Amino acid sequence: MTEQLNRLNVNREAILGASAPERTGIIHFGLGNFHRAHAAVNTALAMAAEPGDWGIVGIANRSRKVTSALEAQDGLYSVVTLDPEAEHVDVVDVHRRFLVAAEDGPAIIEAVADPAHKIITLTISENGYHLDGRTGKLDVESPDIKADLAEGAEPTTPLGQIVAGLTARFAANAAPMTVLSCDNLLSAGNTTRAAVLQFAEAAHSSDEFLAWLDGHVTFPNAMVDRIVPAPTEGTKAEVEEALGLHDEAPVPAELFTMWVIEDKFAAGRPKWEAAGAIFSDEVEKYELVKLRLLNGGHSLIAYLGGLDRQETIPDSRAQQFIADATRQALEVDYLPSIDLPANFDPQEYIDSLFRRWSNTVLGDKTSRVGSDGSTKLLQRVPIPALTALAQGRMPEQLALTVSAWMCCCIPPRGFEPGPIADAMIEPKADLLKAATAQATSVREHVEAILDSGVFPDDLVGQQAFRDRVVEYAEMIVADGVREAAAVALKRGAQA
Ligand SMILES: NC(=O)c1ccc[n+]([C@@H]2O[C@H](COP(=O)([O-])OP(=O)(O)OC[C@H]3O[C@@H](n4cnc5c(N)ncnc54)[C@H](O)[C@@H]3O)[C@@H](O)[C@H]2O)c1
Ligand SMILES: O=P(O)(O)OC[C@@H](O)[C@@H](O)[C@H](O)[C@H](O)CO
Repeated sequence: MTEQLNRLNVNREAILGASAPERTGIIHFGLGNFHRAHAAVNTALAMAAEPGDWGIVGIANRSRKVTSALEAQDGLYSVVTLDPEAEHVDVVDVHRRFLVAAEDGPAIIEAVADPAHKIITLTISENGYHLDGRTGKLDVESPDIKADLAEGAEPTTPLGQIVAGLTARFAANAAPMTVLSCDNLLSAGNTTRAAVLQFAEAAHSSDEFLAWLDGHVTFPNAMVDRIVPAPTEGTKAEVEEALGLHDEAPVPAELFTMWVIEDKFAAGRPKWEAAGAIFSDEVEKYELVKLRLLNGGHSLIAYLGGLDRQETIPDSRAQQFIADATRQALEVDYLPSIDLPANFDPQEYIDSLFRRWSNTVLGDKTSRVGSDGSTKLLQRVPIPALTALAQGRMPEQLALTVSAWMCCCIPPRGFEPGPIADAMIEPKADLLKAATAQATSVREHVEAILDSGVFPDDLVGQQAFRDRVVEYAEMIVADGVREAAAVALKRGAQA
């Protein structure tokens, strides 16, 4: 891509991160689409404003598909901004080295130990943290974590490699470091810190190392936001048309972008504020607003849309019954559970979400948003549901969200949710299929899922909520998703 850019005489100053140095200061785990359109873009822009040694080492999890494509393009790739009123293509130049977690363990550990590296960023999906649905703590029984903890094992999970790398760093130079989660997690920094500490304790780390970790490695909370769908052949065609060159690893993204970060960096950071990032003491409030209103609403749109055979989020959101259910979910079930940031206008935010979800040019897929449901809903549903129940109110739309997820991703026997739901990936599918194998009715099926450990016991123990989830699943199976949503809407309006 570099040669092609030179041949085309594209102005290199126009490349985001044109002033990025050869030296790397950031290690990124999870070289997926979101990182490439969010933190990487922010880092490139930050360095254009204030040069610094903040090149990125990008780590993919298992596949060499993205790393090979990027290596062949000298780390360059395009971000295609898709907005009804503003479409443009930027080339990003900030990655300097690529590794694959499943194959390059020793090099990754060496990179984490290297004091030149000051920040680890993560977009490994909610699933990559291996949290136990019941307790919210690291699930040391999950097969990947168990394998990493085995005597003499070479770790392959991000948590295992981070702990091994930090252990080597402590021994070699004890230079401070920051671990910054950019995933859609509740209190992302605190949650990551707890998982890293729990892994280190389970790995029998020394007290000296644990004390150093506690005092010298920081885990800022952060709220991340930009809708980034998976690229398609159409994304490559957009680049061909705009730049006249072939990019094997472009990323599509909406125009909107937001990053609110707690300014708690142990060893410095890029000037991300120059790229528009906000440093704030109210990060956890922003996280809740985003996780519950945007992501919680998104999940409901995806599961109702999946059952209604709508291929994209804008097509789903355009169905009146889905728009009505989603607005009620946000206003009645989610909003009362959030302590809002100062000067924050929730109605304006909700209206902006409906505009973003209507982006037909972006065409985000229903199946992308509906994938990984068990790990995503855990971050979004339980606390608001428990808050409503404690106030004596049934969170109708949250119960409907859970029922619709089950019907899409672990459908009761004999129920065909259709091709859109079939395309949703459920990481706990095997466990949940085994849990429901003996079920002879929709009630037994739903209860087996609720009792399988995907949600906390305090929610699962609420009989009225259990009954509602069963009831909506029975309605979806017997009468269809539109009928179930109509009943939930009517009940929610009476609350
Ligand atoms: N795409 C978005 O719109 C968006 C917006 C905000 C936040 N996010 C966050 O970013 C995450 C990734 O989204 P994406 O669009 O990049 O998805 P993606 O599918 O393109 O990438 C997911 C990345 O996570 C890695 N991963 C998945 N499971 C893992 C595991 N068990 N262990 C280690 N690594 C694992 C994958 O290898 C890949 O690098 C989301 O789950 C979310 O937390 C995404
Ligand atoms: O990325 P996930 O898997 O946590 O959730 C799916 C979508 O809700 C999410 O990707 C949004 O597009 C994103 O969070 C917007 O910032």
